[in-house]
Amino acid sequence: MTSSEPENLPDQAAFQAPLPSAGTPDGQALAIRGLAKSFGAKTAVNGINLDVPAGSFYGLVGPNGAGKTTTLSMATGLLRPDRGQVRVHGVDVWGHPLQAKRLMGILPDGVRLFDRLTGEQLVTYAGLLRGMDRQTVAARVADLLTALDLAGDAGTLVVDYSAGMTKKIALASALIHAPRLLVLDEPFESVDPVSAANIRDILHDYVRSGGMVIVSSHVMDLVQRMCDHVAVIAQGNVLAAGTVDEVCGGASLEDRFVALVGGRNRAEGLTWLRTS
Ligand SMILES: Nc1ncnc2c1ncn2[C@@H]1O[C@H](COP(=O)(O)OP(=O)(O)OP(=O)(O)O)[C@@H](O)[C@H]1O
Repeated sequence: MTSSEPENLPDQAAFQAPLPSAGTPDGQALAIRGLAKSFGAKTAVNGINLDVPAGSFYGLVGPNGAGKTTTLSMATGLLRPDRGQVRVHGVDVWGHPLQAKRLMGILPDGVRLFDRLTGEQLVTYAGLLRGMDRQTVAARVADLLTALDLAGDAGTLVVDYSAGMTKKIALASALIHAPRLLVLDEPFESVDPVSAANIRDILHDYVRSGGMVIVSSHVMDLVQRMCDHVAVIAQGNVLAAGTVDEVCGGASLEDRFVALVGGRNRAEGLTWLRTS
């Protein structure tokens, strides 16, 4: 197996297949071929292939620095790849970025928001930017703020939001135009358990109604329970991809992840840290 050919793939040949052409009803919401990015001498993403089926709730896991954010940034048109192609519902992301972005809602990692706006203004701005009419935007903003438990802070400046509140208002901004594909980088980071459960409900409803979610997370248990597909990425390569059952093979995702990725360090070197 080469580093860019995942194991546990239902159909290995699919990864060798050419990128589906625009408009082809290929059943893939997101098709990535040979995607690569280096920063100087550092290869962040090493020519990966990934097929994300329509209607799936897809988890992307990997150790720190594995290339998850770089992959998602390239897949969503935020970062130009060195090479490779990405199609969203058949639309070439880098060939037709505006058309592709209309189909996507994106929650980037370390998102920089217009934080001198209130939460309500920020989500409203996101809706208007998408060309939606004011009445629809106002109704959806109210729905989203309520669903994400932010209605009481609608008038607070985003700069004064906590980390979890900021994550939630960014999520609301990603959802406002009802995209067909949601790409969420660490959506649950800093989010309290009740809000996380509410977000999960929203995402499951969204998938049930025909949407598709790709989510990166370090919380294996959450990914195993929430997602139906998963890809394990390390050092810019896909180590395994497929349904959660296929990838886990009867083990927990955490055990499978550690077995695939390795890297467990013994703490014996830190003798100076011992207090007795
Ligand atoms: N703008 C950049 N300039 C230089 N190196 C970068 C840049 N962005 C990412 N990298 C490097 O590329 C590699 C992959 O980073 P990336 O952020 O994609 O990993 P990740 O899997 O999202 O990590 P984490 O789980 O820690 O968020 C890392 O070695 C990182 O240092």
